[in-house]
Amino acid sequence: MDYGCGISCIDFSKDPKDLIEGSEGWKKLCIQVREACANYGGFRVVYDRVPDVLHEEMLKGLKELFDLPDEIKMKNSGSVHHGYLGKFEGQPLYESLGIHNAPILEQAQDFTDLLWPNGNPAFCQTLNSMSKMMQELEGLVRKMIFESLGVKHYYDSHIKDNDYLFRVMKYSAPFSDDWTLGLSPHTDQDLITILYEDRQGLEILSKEGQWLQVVQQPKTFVVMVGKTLMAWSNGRMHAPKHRVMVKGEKDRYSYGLFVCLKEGVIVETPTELVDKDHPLLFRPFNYRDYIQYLRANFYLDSALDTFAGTGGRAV
Ligand SMILES: O=C(O)CCC(=O)C(=O)O
Ligand SMILES: [Fe+2]
Repeated sequence: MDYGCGISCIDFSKDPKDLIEGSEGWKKLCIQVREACANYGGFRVVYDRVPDVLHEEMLKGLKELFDLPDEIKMKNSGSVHHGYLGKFEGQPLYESLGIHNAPILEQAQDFTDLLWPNGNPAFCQTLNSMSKMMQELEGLVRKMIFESLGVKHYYDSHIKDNDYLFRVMKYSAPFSDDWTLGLSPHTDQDLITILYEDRQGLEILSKEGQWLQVVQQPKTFVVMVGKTLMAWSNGRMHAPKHRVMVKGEKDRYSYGLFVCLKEGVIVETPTELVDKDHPLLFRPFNYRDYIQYLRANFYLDSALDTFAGTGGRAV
């Protein structure tokens, strides 16, 4: 299904059999997912395994979380992407907090214990359950991509090398009827991002250079390819530039699971994905070194090209 914005909506909930590996439905989904990720770098997915009430609890918890005083939110000060970000010059409406490995209960609890004097067991449970379900959805998507690329035997080793960052976001209402910048254009650096947004605002840059509005739909997630998967897949999967635009009088909330790699993992394109029509685009690189390089280079979108790009030369 296409909402006239170019980005397809793929239904994982039509028939439970579709999510059984090897079924006819599964094979069709694999192709749709791969094509969407190759052409646009992502898609919207209907996924009804996450109950509506869990989204409602998340949004209720997020309002309470972002209403905490700034000095409390700033206690969550891990490394750049795991800590509190917000109220930057140029994008004053954006604020976010990162929870490292939220699908592990103790990690979610460390976060809620840090911000509330008596913890917040209910919200901790919600964060943990939601991030686990998003982790499951990402696992399905990645399996479909690998199967469709003919490299599914890499799946198990790939999954065990993952680190998960769950990031919660608030965009304060701009009180303007014009679309206003919420989050600057960027490309995610991870493998895959799974996003839930409570209202319209996400835009993806097409390969033709047009900003496409991703139409918001309740009970669905957005799946987006990050630079690391783009590199690993030898450019078969496209990592799109995207941004958030907001308008009106209501705050916008979103949450995303960013699937990253553990420190020290080497990103190496499988030989199956390199041939004379697809020369190797990136030399093998250490994910930790790349993240350090990114930080030193202000998260420049072209950082991976200078860090590990082959520049089209045979390596
Ligand atoms: O809030 C959103 O919809 C997108 C957020 C995003 O792109 C990011 O945090 O990398
Ligand atoms: Fe992003």
